[in-house]
Amino acid sequence: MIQVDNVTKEFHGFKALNQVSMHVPKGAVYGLVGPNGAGKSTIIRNITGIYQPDSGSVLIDGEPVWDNVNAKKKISYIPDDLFYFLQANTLDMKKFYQGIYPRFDSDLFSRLKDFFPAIDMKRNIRHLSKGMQKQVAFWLAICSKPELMILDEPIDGLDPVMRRQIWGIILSEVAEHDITVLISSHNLRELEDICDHVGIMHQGKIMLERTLTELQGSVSKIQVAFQEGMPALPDDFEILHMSNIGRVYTLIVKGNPQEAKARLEAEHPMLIDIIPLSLEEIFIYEMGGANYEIKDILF
Ligand SMILES: Nc1ncnc2c1ncn2[C@@H]1O[C@H](COP(=O)(O)OP(=O)(O)OP(=O)(O)O)[C@@H](O)[C@H]1O
Repeated sequence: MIQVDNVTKEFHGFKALNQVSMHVPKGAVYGLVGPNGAGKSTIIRNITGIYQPDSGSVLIDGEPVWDNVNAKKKISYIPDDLFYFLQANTLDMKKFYQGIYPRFDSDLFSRLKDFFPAIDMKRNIRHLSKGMQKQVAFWLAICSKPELMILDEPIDGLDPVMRRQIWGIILSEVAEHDITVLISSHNLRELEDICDHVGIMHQGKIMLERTLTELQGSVSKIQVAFQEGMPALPDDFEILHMSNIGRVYTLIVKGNPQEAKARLEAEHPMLIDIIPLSLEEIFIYEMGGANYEIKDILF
C-alpha cells in the first residue's frame, strides 16, 4: 500500500531523511518507532504528500502521492499537531470532510456519536480540551472511510478508556474493510498490542523493518545457570547484553531463540529458560547495537 524508495529530504543542508526505503503492505498495521528526531514525522509528511522528497519516490497503491489528489483521497491523516478552522465546530468539520472524502459515511458518524459522549458537536472545536480535539480527529478520520490511515503520535492526550475504544474501532475497520494503518508512536507497549509490522528509524534511515513475529524471533532473552560459572561461548554467538545475579545469567542474544537455547544446552546448564522480549526491550537492544546512547537504561 505504501512503497517508499530511497527518499532523501534536507532542511537547510541537514539530511532529515537519508535514502529512506520502507514498505507497508495492504492490510498491515505498521508501527513506526524511533528516538526523538529520527525522522518519523518527516517521512510521514512525505508519505501524505505534504512534502515533496528531494530525491526518491513515494507510491500509494502504486501511484505517486505528490500533487496527486486521487492518491490523497485514499488517506486520512491525524498529525501530531491537529488543525481545525478557527470558528469550526464538529458539524462544520464533518461537512468539510464530506466535501473532500467521497466515501465519507454519515450513518457511521451518527452511529459513533455514542462513542464520543463528551463531544458537544456544536461547540467550537478549539474550545474543547486537547484530548477531546483528538477524539474529534479520530471520529472524522474513521468516518472518512480511508484505505490508508496515518497516525502521528495519535494517542497523546487520550484517556485509557478512550484509547482502547478507538483502537477497537480502528482494528475492526482493518479486519472488516482491509484498511492499512501506519502509526508513529513512542508507546511501544500499546503498539505491541495492535501492530503486525514494525519499522525502526534512526538518524534519518529505516534501520530495521520486520513483521512483529519476525522481530520477536530474531532476538531473545535467555536465563541460564551453570555449575561452574559461564563457559566460554563461540565467537559467533552474538550477545547484545549479559548480566548476572550469582550463577544465574541473563543473556540477550541475537538470532533464533530456539537455536540459541540449543547451543547453550550443549554446555549442560543447570537451568535454562527463554523469556519473551517485549517490543520495548527489542527496541532498546537494537538501538544499543546502533550505538544509540542507552547505556544507562540497560539492565
Ligand atoms: N521543517 C523543518 N526545518 C528544519 N529541520 C526540520 C524540519 N522538520 C524536521 N526537521 C529536523 O529533522 C529531524 C527529524 O525530525 P522529525 O520531526 O521528523 O523527527 P521525529 O522522529 O518525528 O521526532 P519526535 O519523535 O521527536 O517527534 C530533526 O532533527 C528535526 O530538527
